[in-house]
Amino acid sequence: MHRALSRCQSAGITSALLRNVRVARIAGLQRVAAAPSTAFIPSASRFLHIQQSLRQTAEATRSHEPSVDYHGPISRFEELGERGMAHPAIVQALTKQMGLENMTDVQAATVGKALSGIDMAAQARTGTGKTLAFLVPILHRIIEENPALAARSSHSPLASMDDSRALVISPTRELAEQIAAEARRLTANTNVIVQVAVGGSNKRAALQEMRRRGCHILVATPGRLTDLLSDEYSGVKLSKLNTLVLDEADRLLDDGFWPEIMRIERFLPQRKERPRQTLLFSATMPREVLQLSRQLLQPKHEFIQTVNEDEAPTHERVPQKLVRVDGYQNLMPALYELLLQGNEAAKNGGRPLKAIVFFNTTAEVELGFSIFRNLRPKDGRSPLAPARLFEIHSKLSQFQRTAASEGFRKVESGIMFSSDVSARGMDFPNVTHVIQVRCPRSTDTYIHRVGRTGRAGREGESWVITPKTDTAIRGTLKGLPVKADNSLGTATLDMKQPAELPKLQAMILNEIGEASRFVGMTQKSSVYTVLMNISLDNSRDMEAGVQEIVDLSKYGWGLRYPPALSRFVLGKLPRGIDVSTVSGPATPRESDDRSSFQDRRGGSRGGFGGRDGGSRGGFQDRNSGSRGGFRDRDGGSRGGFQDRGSGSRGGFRDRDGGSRGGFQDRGSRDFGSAYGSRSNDASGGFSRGGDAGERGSFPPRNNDRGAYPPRSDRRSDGGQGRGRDGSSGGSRRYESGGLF
Ligand SMILES: Nc1ncnc2c1ncn2[C@@H]1O[C@H](COP(=O)(O)OP(=O)(O)OP(=O)(O)O)[C@@H](O)[C@H]1O
Repeated sequence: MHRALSRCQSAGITSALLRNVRVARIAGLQRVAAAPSTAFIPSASRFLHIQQSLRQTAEATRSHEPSVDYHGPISRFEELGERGMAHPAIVQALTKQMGLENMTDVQAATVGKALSGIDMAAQARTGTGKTLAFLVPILHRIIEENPALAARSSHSPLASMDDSRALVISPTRELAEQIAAEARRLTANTNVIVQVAVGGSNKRAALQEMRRRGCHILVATPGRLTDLLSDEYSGVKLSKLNTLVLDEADRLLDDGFWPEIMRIERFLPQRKERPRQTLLFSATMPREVLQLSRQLLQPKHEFIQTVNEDEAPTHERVPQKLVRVDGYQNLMPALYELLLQGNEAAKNGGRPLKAIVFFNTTAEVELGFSIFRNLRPKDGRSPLAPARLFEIHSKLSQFQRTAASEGFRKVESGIMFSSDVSARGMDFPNVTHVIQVRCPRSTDTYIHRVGRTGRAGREGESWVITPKTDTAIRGTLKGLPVKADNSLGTATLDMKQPAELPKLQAMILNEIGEASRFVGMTQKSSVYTVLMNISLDNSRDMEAGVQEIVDLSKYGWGLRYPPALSRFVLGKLPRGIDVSTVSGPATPRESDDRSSFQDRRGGSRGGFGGRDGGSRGGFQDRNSGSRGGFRDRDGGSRGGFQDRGSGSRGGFRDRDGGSRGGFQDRGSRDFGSAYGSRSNDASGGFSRGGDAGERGSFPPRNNDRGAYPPRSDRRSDGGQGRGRDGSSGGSRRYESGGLF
C-alpha cells in the first residue's frame, strides 16, 4: 500500500511539495530562514559521517543544544541519510520497509527542524503524514542516545519500564493504537520497544507487557496515562523522557483535556534536569490553542503551517457538497439514497463504496445504525451489500470499538456509522465518502471529519446532509469550498403529504420507513430528547423548532404519539405549546414498547404520511386505491412492504412465498397493513410477535430463509415488531399505522 501511496504521492503530493511551506512568526517566535541544502555526501563516506554526526549530537544533547544542525529543506527520505541527519536504520525503514520515497509538505517542513531539537507546533492538512513527521525525530533521538538499539538483535539488553524516552499523547484510544502501529512499523528492524496505554483495555495486562519488554516509546490517552502515573505501584515512570508529542494538539489543549495534560506534565522530569523536546501537531490550530501551547513549549519555538491562511484547510481534490433536506424525517432517506448511489457507482466501475457517516451524538449513531441494519434484505443480503455495516461510539466496549475500527479498516466496501471518536486522525484506507448528518459542532470538527477521505493524495467526496432550517450551517461552513447539491430526490420530498413518487424514491421511503419501525422506542426516545433539547436551546423560532422534531417522530418513525420527554426538557418549552403534542405520556414499560407499532383504533395509520394519522397510507398510489405505503409511479408494488412479485397487498412476504417465512403468509386473506392488519385478523402483517411462525413472521424463524440481520439482532430491543394483536393488545401509546 505504501508503494502505491508513494506512487500517487509522486503525482499529487510531491508536485505540491514545499509549495506552501510557511514558517509563521507569532509573538516570541523565531522566523527561520530556509538555508540552502548542504553539499551531497558521497555514499562511501556517508556512514562515517553519520557516526560522527551521532557522536556530535550526543554531546550536543548533553549540553542542551539542538542535536542536528538544520540543513534546510529536504524533500526525499533518502536525504536524511545522505546528509547525516538520521540513522541509516530509520532511512531504511522508511524507504525499504515502508516503501516511501518523497516527503509530504509537512514532513519536508518539520522533520529536519525537529531533528535539530527545537520545539514546534505544526499545522498541516489532514492525511498528509504528520504521524511520521513526529515519529522520525523521536526514533532518531532514541537511537542517538543508545546506538545499540538501531539493529534488531536478541543480544541487546532488555529495556526496562522506566526507559521511556518518548511520550505521544492522543485524544482517542483508536488513534493511540494507530500511532503505535505506525511506530512499530518504523521500528520493526530495531530494538526499540513501543507500548500503548489506553483506557478501556486491561490495565494489568498492559503493565505486565511493559514489565516484560520495557518501553522506549509510550503512546497513551490522557486518562489512562494519568492513572498509571499517579499509581505508585504501576512502576511507570517517565524520568528519562526526552520527547513529548501531542497529536491532535488543539483537541488535547481544549477545555476538556487541558487540566489532565497539565497534570501529566507535572509527572515529567523538569526541563532543566532533562532537556525535552515538545512537538504539537494538528490539522487545526485555533489562535487560543496556540496561546495555551506556550505553557508547554520552550520560549524559542516555531509554529509551522503548511497551509496558507487564505487557502482552504481541506483538500481541493475532495468535492464538498451540502444537501438541505426538507425536514429531519428526510435525513435517513437522503442518506440511503446517497449510499445507494455510491454502490451503484462502484458497480459501474467506480471504487468500492467505503463511507463514514458521522453523527453529532451517540444516540443518533445508534439509531442510524439500527435503521440501516434493519433494512429489508434482498436475496438474503443487506440492500447495501457488498458494503458491510459498522458502528463506533463511546458507549461500546473497547473490544467492540477495536473490532469495528479494525473491521472497517480491512473491508473493501463498508459503511461506518460513527460519532466523533473517529473524526480525528484515523487513517482508514480508501474511504470514498465522508457523510455528516446535521451540522457539525464546529468548523474544526467539519475539517477533521472531511479529512477521513482524500488522504495521502487519494480522491474522495464529502457530504453534509442537514435540515433546511439549520441556520448554524452557514457559519460553520463559511469560507470553505462547499457547494449546494440538489441531486438527491428524497431530500426535498414533503413527507407530510401523500404523494405519487418515482420508483426509486418510493422504494427508499418504504424501506427506510419499514426499517425504522423495527428499531425500538428506547433509541428513538433518546434521539427525540437530544434533538428536542438542541432545538429548545438553539432555535430562534422555538415553536417551529419543536414542531420539526415532533414531525420527525411522526413522519420519520411513524409514531402516533411522540416519545415522552423528561421534566427537565419540558421545563424549557415556551409558553403556549401544548405539552401533549410534544411529549407522549410517561415512558413506556417494556410491554408497551413492544407493541409500539400497534394501531390504537385498529385502523392503519400513517407512518410516513397521513397528516392526522387517519389516512391510509402516506405516499400511496392515488389511482389504485391501494393501501400500500409509498407507491412508485409505475404502480409496481402495492403493499407497503410486500414482495414485489407477489400479488398480495399486505406486508412482508417471504420471497419464495413459503408459509413459514416472510412477513405474511401467502395464504392469508388479510390484505391489510404491513404492520398489523386493518382487520382484527391476526394472520397477516407484521404481527404475531409472540407466536411468530404460526402463519408468518418477519424475520423468518429459519434464518436460512433469508433473514437479515439474524433474528436475534432484530428483536434485541424487546421484539417491537409485534402486531396489534400482540400480547398486550388494545390501545398503545406509541402507535403508528401500518400502511405506508
Ligand atoms: N511521505 C509519504 N508518502 C506517502 N504516504 C505517506 C507518507 N507519509 C505518510 N504517508 C501515509 O499517509 C497516510 C496518512 O498519514 P497520517 O495518518 O500520518 O496523516 P495525518 O496528517 O496525521 O492525518 P490527520 O490530520 O487526519 O491526523 C498514512 O497511511 C501514511 O502511512
